This record gives sequence, structure tokens and C-alpha cells, in this order.
Amino acid sequence: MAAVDLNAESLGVPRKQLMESSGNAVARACRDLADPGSTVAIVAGRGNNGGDALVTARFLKAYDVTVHLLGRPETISTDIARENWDALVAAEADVRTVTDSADLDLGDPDVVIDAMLGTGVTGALREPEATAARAINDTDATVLAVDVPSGVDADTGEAEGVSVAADHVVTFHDDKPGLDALDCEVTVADIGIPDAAELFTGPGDLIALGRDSQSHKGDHGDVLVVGGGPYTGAPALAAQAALRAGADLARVAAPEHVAREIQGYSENLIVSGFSGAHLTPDHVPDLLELAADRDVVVFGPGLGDADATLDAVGSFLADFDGTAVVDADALQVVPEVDTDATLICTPHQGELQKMGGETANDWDARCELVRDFAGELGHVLLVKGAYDIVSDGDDVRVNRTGNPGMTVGGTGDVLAGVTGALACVLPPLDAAAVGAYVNGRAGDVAVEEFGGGLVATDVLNRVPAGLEVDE
Ligand SMILES: NC(=O)C1=CN([C@@H]2O[C@H](COP(=O)(O)OP(=O)(O)OC[C@H]3O[C@@H](n4cnc5c(N)ncnc54)[C@H](O)[C@@H]3O)[C@@H](O)[C@H]2O)[C@H](O)CC1
Ligand SMILES: [K+]
Repeated sequence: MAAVDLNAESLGVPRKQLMESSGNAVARACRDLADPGSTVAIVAGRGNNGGDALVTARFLKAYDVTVHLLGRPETISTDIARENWDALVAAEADVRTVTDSADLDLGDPDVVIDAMLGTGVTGALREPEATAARAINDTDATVLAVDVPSGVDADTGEAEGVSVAADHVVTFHDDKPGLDALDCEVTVADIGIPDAAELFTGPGDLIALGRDSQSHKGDHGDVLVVGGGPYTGAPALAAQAALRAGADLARVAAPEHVAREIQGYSENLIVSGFSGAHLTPDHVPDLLELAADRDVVVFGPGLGDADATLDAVGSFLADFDGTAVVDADALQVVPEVDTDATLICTPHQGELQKMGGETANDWDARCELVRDFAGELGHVLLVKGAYDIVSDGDDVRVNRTGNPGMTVGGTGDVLAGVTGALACVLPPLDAAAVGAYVNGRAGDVAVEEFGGGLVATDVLNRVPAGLEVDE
């Protein structure tokens, strides 16, 4: 939800507007439950759940409303909730602050609006929320819960400790799986979040990457790039991109002439060479061993399409059961191989057709085609284009970052490396969607500086900029 809210904000629908819609939806439900003139006790927490009900109070003019804030106003945890509190105080509304649960006196209201906690709950209710929940449950009032009955986990419907027994719940934007198990009426209120906030990648998708400061080496992934042959630069770009996107370690396995060259110009990479001019099946056992201890393998950059190489790709994938990003010439093998591996395939539209997929000019039509083909393949597809289409056969995400300057050679290798690093810390679909978003954003920063003259290393070096969340 936090990711969707931030994406909505980036589309021009700020959170305060969402809170106004949420509060209004709760007021509408309250008007359906009780006649004008009824007494309404709003019990508000210090987060946005409480904030929603501080808005509701403004939409219940025909009612006798009392707001009980659990905690001092200074402890309200978000600016938009605090602003709504200040607006009530400025309007001389009947608001009270409860710092000790013994002070909570709800009176004998017709309706209680439970806005203590919503999706932000962690663990069993602490004080004063726990006592307040019992006080709410002890009234004869009709209890209307905001988003989730306080104390209940929205995903499971379980409560670790005491929770509010609601008669009605107004939940926002989409149903919460845990609510169906509850014995109460649930209304799902549309609060004006555009579908685009979930379909298109945006800054909200980076929240999942939150870096904890205690992180240490190895937490953020160990990526192996298997590539090189007719092309030298591709595996080095992919491996460096993995480091730029947060992997702690990036290794390259390449034919020895390529390995020597890469080791020469990039001391950041751990490079191992295998015999011969390109990948062949007899290299596969060693590669499987090397891959077994990595988090993610990026397979394909610069491998070329010699028959023996494609045979090697097939036999590697057939025996590999980890997670791999597959790119470039290796892609054409994927539809023919039966594998237990989790694959993220990153074709451009020409490579997609070579794999047996279909494309279309209209991006909306492409969503359908990519989703169906991903379902057929049983792997995640990231199909590059002006709009990158990402799907795992069920969900579809669309990425709109990037620019025509990025058709220059090598940006696909950078994308494969970025996606590989993210696949160490995110589920495959998210890794592909965020990979496309970050790579495109890096390209948008690069084109600002280099115009149409941008080259892949410009994108590579701006991947960290692509990862920044400027909230
Ligand atoms: N897109 C949407 O659906 C929108 C939903 N909105 C509302 O926002 C809340 C989520 O708000 P958030 O601030 O993230 O968390 P909460 O208000 O639910 O709770 C955080 C608050 O509670 C304290 N806390 C956490 N666990 C406990 C506990 N076990 N005991 C006591 N106190 C606890 C924590 O310290 C914080 O102070 C969502 O439910 C909707 O109602 C947005 O308004 C609009 C968009
Ligand atoms: K609640």
C-alpha cells in the first residue's frame, strides 16, 4: 500500500488527497448507520488510520462528534494526519487527547469509529490501544472500523492480542484478504487511486529495497555472469551493473581470452576463464558447480549463438534449479528447455518473436500477449521497448522510464546485470519490474548529460541514481 500510495503521489495524486477520500468514505458509511443527531465517538490513533478519521469528523456536521486522540498531538506520526488534527483544533471541534488509558471515557455513543490502527499494526496491541479496544467492545454502540479493525492483521484476519470487534469495516482501494474471515460487513471504498499507480512502475516500487544500515557483505547478493565469446564487453557491463545495483559480489565466467581482457580493465570483478573461444557443453559441469553457490546467475551477455554454445545453454538450464536472468542469444533456448530454474527472460521484441512470442504496436495489447506468453513459458518475461512489459503470467507491470538514446549497444547487458542484482533481494517479478525502472531512470539521467551520444557505460554509472527514492 505504501508503494501504491507513493506511485499515486508521483502521478499527481498526493496522500493527503487519498486521506480526504478515505475519511469521506468513512463518513458516508456512518451516515448509513446512524441518523443525524446521533452521538459518534471517534477513537483515533497516531498514524494515518487515525488521520482518516480526523477527516471523517469534518464530514459529520449533522452528528454529535467527539474525537479521542490516543496520545499527545506531538506524537502523531505523519504530517497529513497532524494537519487534519490541527484543522479540527482550529475549528474548535470537540477533540480530546488521551495519554493514559484510564482517562478514556467514551460515554454512551450510538456509533464508535475505530481509527486506532490499520495496516500499520505490528504485534499485539500495546497500551493505551489495548484498553481502548476493550472499552470500545464494551459499549453498546455500533462499531465502524477504519480500513481494518484495530489489532487485526489485514492479510490474515488474525489478531495477536485483543482487537476491536467491529460491526462494519470501510476498507480502502482493494479488499484485504484478512477481512473476509471476520464476522462483519465490509465496504471497499474507492479512494481515487488510479489503476496506473499499480500498473506502472514508480518510486514506490523502490521502497521494498529499503536498505537496513546493519547490512554487511553478502547480504545484498552474489551474482555470477556467464557470458562472453564473440563479444567481450557484454559480460563485464552486466557484472559491473550488478555491483552498481547493490550486489556485494559479481563474478564473470567467460572464455579465457575474454576473462583476461575483463580482469585487465575491471578490478571490481572476480573473473574465471574457461578454455576455448566460446561456451560449449563440456564447460557446463564446472559452471553448474560455480553457479550453485551464487544467489543469481545472469546468463547470456555476449555468448553468441554458435550451435555448441546454444547446446551448452540448454544443458546448463536443464540442470540448474536456482534463479537466473537469461538475456541475448541464450533466450532462444528457453522455450525448448524443461527446467526447475526460476528464470527472468529479458528479450527485446525481436528476441521475443524468436522465442515464439508475439508483439504488437499498442502497449496495452502487448500486455495481454506478454502475460499469455509468460504463462506459457512458466517464467517471468521483461520485454523491452518504449514501454517495457513485465509479467509472470498473472500480474503485469509496465515501465515507462528510459528513452530512445538507450538503443545503443550494451544497455541490455546493463539491464540484465541490474535485474540480476535485484533478483537477489526481490521476488522475480518485482526484480524485473524494478530492474526496468531503475535502468530506464539511469538512462534518463544519462541522456540529460550526453544527449543522443550516450553509451552503455553512462547508463551503468548512473544506476545508483536510478535507485534513489526522492520522496
Ligand atoms: N492506500 C490506502 O489504502 C490508504 C490508506 N490510508 C490509511 O493509512 C493507514 C496506514 O497508516 P500507517 O500510518 O501506516 O499505520 P497505522 O495508522 O495503521 O498504525 C501506525 C501507528 O500505530 C502504532 N502501532 C503499530 N503497532 C501497534 C501496536 N501493536 N500497538 C499500539 N500501537 C501500534 C504505530 O506506532 C503508529 O503510530 C491505513 O490503514 C489506512 O487507514 C491512508 O490514509 C490513505 C491511503
Ligand atoms: K482501525
